[in-house]
This record gives sequence, structure tokens and C-alpha cells, in this order.
Amino acid sequence: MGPGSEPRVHSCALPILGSQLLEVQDELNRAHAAANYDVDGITGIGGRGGLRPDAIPLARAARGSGAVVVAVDLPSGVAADTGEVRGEAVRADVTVTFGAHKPGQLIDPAAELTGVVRLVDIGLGPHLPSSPAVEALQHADVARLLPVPGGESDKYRRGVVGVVAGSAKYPGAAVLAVAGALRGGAGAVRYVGPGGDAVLARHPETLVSDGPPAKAGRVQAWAVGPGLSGGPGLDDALASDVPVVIDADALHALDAAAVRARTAPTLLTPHAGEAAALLGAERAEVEAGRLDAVRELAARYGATVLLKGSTTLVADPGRGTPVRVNATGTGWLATAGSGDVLTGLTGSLLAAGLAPRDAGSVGAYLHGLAARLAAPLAAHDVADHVPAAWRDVCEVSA
Ligand SMILES: NC(=O)C1=CN([C@@H]2O[C@H](COP(=O)(O)OP(=O)(O)OC[C@H]3O[C@@H](n4cnc5c(N)ncnc54)[C@H](OP(=O)(O)O)[C@@H]3O)[C@@H](O)[C@H]2O)[C@@H](O)CC1
Ligand SMILES: Nc1ncnc2c1ncn2[C@@H]1O[C@H](COP(=O)(O)OP(=O)(O)O)[C@@H](O)[C@H]1O
Repeated sequence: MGPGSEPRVHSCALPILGSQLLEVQDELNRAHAAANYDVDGITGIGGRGGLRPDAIPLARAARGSGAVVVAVDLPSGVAADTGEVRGEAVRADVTVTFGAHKPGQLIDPAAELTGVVRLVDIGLGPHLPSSPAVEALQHADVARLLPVPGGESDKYRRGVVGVVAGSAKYPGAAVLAVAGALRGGAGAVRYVGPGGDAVLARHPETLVSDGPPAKAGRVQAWAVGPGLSGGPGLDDALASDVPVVIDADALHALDAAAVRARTAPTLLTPHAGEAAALLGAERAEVEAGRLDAVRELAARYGATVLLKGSTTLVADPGRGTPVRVNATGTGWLATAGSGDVLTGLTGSLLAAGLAPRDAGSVGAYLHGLAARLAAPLAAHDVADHVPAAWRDVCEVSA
């Protein structure tokens, strides 16, 4: 729109006209085509179960109009509380929301439809719940949680992380998990598995051990699973009294009772396919309902769960704590091995003393930020850029 010209606005907050609406589709398209802005207010935060048939032509017309689509609170057709999208929905360029962000603006598939989100304070503060359902860490929160060595620190006091990863088939997974672990704030990384030579060739700082985890020396946390094929690694880690992060192959056929019986915390880091297998569901179901899936897994396993993917969520087993949603994710992370880096990174944060929910959400935050700094990237570049992401978090928050 040129300066001084009149904005032409078409509002979708029309009364629903029933079957008549279908007959006026052409007229609707003409109205949309003439508008610079299209204001979508068909459904608000109470919308459930997807758009009703009568409203679908409005969403389609908005999508095809070429006007800037401005959604009021949420694009119509998305579920405000969960981020689910049933059927068709409006795709907005801008979403103007009031009082607080809604889960549907943060969690895919709905988050993909919001465009740029602007929060406007209209004085709703006193009426909002004291504890949100979902929260997102910002730089300052992460800076407060990151471990910092003190004057009295030594490599053991900073925490030692043990990495159980790799196999003859996937030696690279061991290298990538160790790369993440070396950047996560622990004072030392022990590697246990058949990939010792490959790990040392790339990371000479690593303490490599041949035997099973139970014989590898003391650690303050275990990171188990990337590229693993069998062996006593998982059982030894589960039997230990230190925190454990479990990923990839170690998640296959994971025994919920064994996890629940642990005396130390456990963090599971499945992608949607692994989460689906653990839940006995379809992958598409998990991707369509991430919030329910991560909560359900945390409850079933009595563990903290980090569900990976286009939106990363971290849930504790208790219903009371907000689910954390990661705000730094980027599609550049969709590359083989980036999850292995995350496993090592979160294991290292656990060893440095962070609680599982903090280790998972701080790990995901740094991982996403590192990927943004590194892009275009391969998985090892993500690990290489974690120190720059860490500095960025601390410098901006200083
Ligand atoms: N450098 C290393 O050492 C690395 C090692 N890694 C290690 O590998 C192990 C396996 O982990 P993962 O997550 O990749 O496999 P997994 O959970 O079994 O899911 C496989 C699913 O993908 C699908 N699929 C496959 N190809 C597809 C295609 N072209 N297009 C579309 N779909 C395709 C396939 O579907 P299907 O072919 O069965 O239809 C199936 O559903 C794990 O230990 C990990 O740590 C990785 O981290 C990478 C770096
Ligand atoms: N579209 C996306 N947007 C943001 N992050 C993504 C996307 N796709 C994948 N990721 C992230 O990339 C990583 C992939 O991990 P994973 O699925 O375990 O792969 P791999 O086993 O190859 O390492 C996870 O941290 C995940 O959250």
C-alpha cells in the first residue's frame, strides 16, 4: 500500500451465512482480492475441532487473496491450548494477540500458521492464571541456568559425563555425541563403546574406556543411545544412581517400570517416530498433538521427556509444571546426527548439575541457537558453534 492511500480492509469476522456462503464464493474472492489487509476473526481462543464447513471458504479466500492476513489472537482453525490443527485453517502473515502468548502460537503444526506474532498488553495481567501451561525460556533465563566454573572448580567438581554411544554400524554417532558433551559445561567426558578410536581421532580430550559403563569410573551423569546397538550400556546406566539421558536406539523397547524404579532422574529425548513407538501410536498422531504426547510420555515413564522435531517440548512427569517450548529451533537442524549432538550436550548439562527439565530446555536452546549461527550446516558444525551460542546468551544478558 502506498503512503497516503486508503487501507482497504476485508474482515472475515462475518456472521456465518450457512449454505448461502458457498453460493457467494465468487463475491467473497472479489472482496478479498480488492483488500490490502484481511482481518481474520472467524474463531478466537475458544475455537475447537477445526473450522466448520461453512467457514472453510473464508479461510480459502483469505489464503488466495494476496492481502496481508492479520489474525486476531490466533489464525482461525487452530486449537489455542494445544497447537493442534484439524483440517483447514487460516494461514496468517501477522497474528496480534492479547494478554499472553497461547500454546497454539508456539507449538507446531499451529505455530507454522501464525506468521509474525505481536503481543499487545490490554490490561489482562490480573486475570491470567498464575502458572502458565507452557513457557519459553529467553536469553536471560538461560544465562541464569548455565553452569559457570568457580575459582575452586576442578574437572571433577564441574561434573563428569559418561557417553555410551556408537557401534560398528554407527561410529559417527559416538563422535557427534561426544562433540556435544564436550561443549556442555562438564569438566570431563568419558566415552564407553566400540568407537573409541574414532572419538579420540576427533576429540583427544576424551577419556576413553573399553569396558562396560559400570567399570568406566565415576560420572555425574550418563548420556546413552546414539548409534548404540545392544550391549550392557543402557542397563548399567539405568542401574546407576546418577541422572541419565536416553536417546535413539536405547529408547527402543525401553522398560517403563525400570525407568520409574530409578532413584536418580531420567531424561528421554525421542523424536516423533521414537515417541510414537513408546506410546504405541502413529508418528502422525504425535506430530499432530505434540503437547499431549510429551505429557503422556512423561507421565507413563515417570521421567522428564524432551520431544524433538520442528517444535521441541520438554515436560516433567508432574502435571503442575509448565511444559517448556524451545524458541530457538530452526529447520537447519533437520540433518542426520544433530540429535546425537543434543544428547551429549544435555548429558553434559546434567553432569554439571542442572535438573533434567533445565538441562533439556537449556540444551535445546543452545543447540538451536548454535544451528542458527552455523547455518548452512552439518551436525558437527552445531557442536562447534555451541560456544558462540553460549557467549551470545551471556553477553546479551550481562
Ligand atoms: N553419523 C551417525 O553415525 C548417525 C547415526 N545415527 C543413528 O542412527 C540410528 C537410527 O536413527 P534414525 O533416527 O535415523 O532412525 P530411526 O529412528 O530408526 O528412523 C528411521 C525412520 O526414517 C525413515 N526413513 C529412512 N529413510 C528415509 C527416507 N529416505 N525418506 C523418508 N523416510 C525415511 C524410516 O522409514 P521406512 O524406511 O521404515 O519407511 C524410519 O521410519 C540411531 O542410533 C541414531 O543415533 C543418526 O543419528 C544419524 C547420524
Ligand atoms: N524442522 C525442524 N525445526 C527445528 N528443529 C528440527 C527440525 N527437524 C529436526 N529438528 C531438530 O534436529 C534434531 C534431530 O534429531 P534426531 O531426529 O534425533 O536426528 P539424528 O538421529 O539424525 O541425530 C532434533 O534436535 C530436532 O529437534
